[in-house]
Amino acid sequence: MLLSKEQLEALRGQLVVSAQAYPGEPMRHPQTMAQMAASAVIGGAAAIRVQGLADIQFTRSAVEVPVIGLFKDGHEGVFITPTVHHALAVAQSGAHIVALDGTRRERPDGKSLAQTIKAVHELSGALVMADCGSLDDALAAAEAGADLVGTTLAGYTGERPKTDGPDLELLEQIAAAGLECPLVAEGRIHTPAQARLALEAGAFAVVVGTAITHPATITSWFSDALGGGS
Ligand SMILES: CC(=O)N[C@H](C=O)[C@@H](O)[C@H](O)[C@H](O)COP(=O)(O)O
Repeated sequence: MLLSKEQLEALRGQLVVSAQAYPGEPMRHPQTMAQMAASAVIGGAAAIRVQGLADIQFTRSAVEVPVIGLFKDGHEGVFITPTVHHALAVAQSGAHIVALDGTRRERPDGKSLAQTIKAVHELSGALVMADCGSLDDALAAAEAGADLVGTTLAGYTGERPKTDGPDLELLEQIAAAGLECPLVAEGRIHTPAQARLALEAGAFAVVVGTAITHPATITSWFSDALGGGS
């Protein structure tokens, strides 16, 4: 699926909503995630990020906005769209943008990030969002040809502390590097004020997941505030 430069540019300053349910959870169903995505669009989401091939297909049918797709395989090491095979499957499922691990770690198929991005570009025409965990990741991913870099993995790879909210310091660092490609803030953005701060730190667009689309976690925030019900 092709996304024009104008369509990508239209995401500047906008909210992207990530709709994901995790293995074993009651809401883990492609139609449920597509309905969640459509609801987010009504609220102002300019794009949707969604996990899993069926979820990508259902979400494409449910919304008009660009879809960022990913394919999680496992939950340790390189697990976000880890190989060329996964990346092409995401593109074939209809994602306009393929989100994939954009770290400097070795990939399970032995391909470099640059080779992976090239394969997506040449074989599908989709754009690539590199999910990074540090400034060095972002610099390398931009060099490798990523169309967007995200801070998705900051706090999850050992290179950055897991901040309570968004890693604003990292956003500022990457923004100061003046990359050619857009910088997407993602990870632990839990309030509208934090989303605003992420933009002010230099993000091109802001992805919010849990705080909008994961009721179990949102409920626990309230429940914990009341003493956990115990
Ligand atoms: C680290 C990892 O696996 N992140 C995943 C990437 O797609 C999702 O589990 C997150 O929900 C997403 O990045 C949005 O972040 P948050 O839910 O914190 O707003």
